[in-house]
Amino acid sequence: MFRKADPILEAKNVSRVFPASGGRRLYANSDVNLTLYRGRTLGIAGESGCGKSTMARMLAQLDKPTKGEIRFKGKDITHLRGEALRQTRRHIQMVFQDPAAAFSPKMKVKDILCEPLLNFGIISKKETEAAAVRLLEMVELPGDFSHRYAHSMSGGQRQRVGIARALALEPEILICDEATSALDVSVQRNIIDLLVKLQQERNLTIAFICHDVSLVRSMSHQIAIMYLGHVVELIPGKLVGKCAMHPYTQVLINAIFSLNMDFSKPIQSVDSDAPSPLDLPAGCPFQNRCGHCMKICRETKPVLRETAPGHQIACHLYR
Ligand SMILES: Nc1ncnc2c1ncn2[C@@H]1O[C@H](COP(=O)(O)OP(=O)(O)OP(=O)(O)O)[C@@H](O)[C@H]1O
Repeated sequence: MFRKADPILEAKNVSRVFPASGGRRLYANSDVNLTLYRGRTLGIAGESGCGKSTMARMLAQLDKPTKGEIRFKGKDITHLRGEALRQTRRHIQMVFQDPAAAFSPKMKVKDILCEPLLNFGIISKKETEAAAVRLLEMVELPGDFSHRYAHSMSGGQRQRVGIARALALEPEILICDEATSALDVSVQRNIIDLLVKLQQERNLTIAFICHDVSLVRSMSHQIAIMYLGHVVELIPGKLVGKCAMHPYTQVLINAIFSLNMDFSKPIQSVDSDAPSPLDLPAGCPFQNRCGHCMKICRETKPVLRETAPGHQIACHLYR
């Protein structure tokens, strides 16, 4: 069962529109509602181009919605600027896919890690060595890495440094955008184990954005499935292979879990945590659980309807 904690970061009816060729408008996100709960992980999955990174950037205050609100601990932070924005951002930090691209090749790890601490006046120059060693220990790297440069570390080690830098200011929220996607499978596992450990130690709230549902599932308390800029289903993490209802979610899952799960059976409760089957009205596109529904998704705005605690599904008839 997915148990809600305090909401800490919320996207409310958020849309992000970009100008496209021929004077058209591209809706990267359309009326998205998402809630991050304190100490929990929200996974965000979906195919390339569905709007995950755009959403991540808005949650991390690196981009502004065209419409809608971002709320942090209940306060609207959508339009913050200047010092107020800087102070809020320190609580919401981001880990990117390729930390090497974000690190200056001329900076030692020590300087990379301590830059945010110096910027906020939390430590003095004299204290950087000790602070760097402490941060390296937190991500299980030896202290002498503080004198290395980004190019002299493996991808996994660089990502550990990326996580340590993101956690330097002791944020409450970590937004991980494809943070493990560039790594080997075994290294991905290590980084996920590290994130889970840090979450438990610090009651950290995490948004884990990834195109790979199986990876998202391995660490998420709840998973939002995005399709063409919309959230089409929100599922308790461990139930994603068992009770996903939206046809698009099933397409994503079938691509991954086809070896050990039987999706030919009708969708129904498979354990005590699973929601009851939907009681869908006649004519609802989800009665016909097939690819046709996706066409409908392109043309209409899905509205999420709660079917069980932590489980919502987009239904086009509920507006
Ligand atoms: N700055 C921008 N200007 C114009 N269009 C953009 C911009 N940023 C993103 N887009 C478009 O918005 C849509 C969503 O992009 P986004 O990067 O959020 O998708 P994504 O799900 O994160 O994809 P990926 O997994 O490949 O990173 C895409 O069609 C993309 O081309």
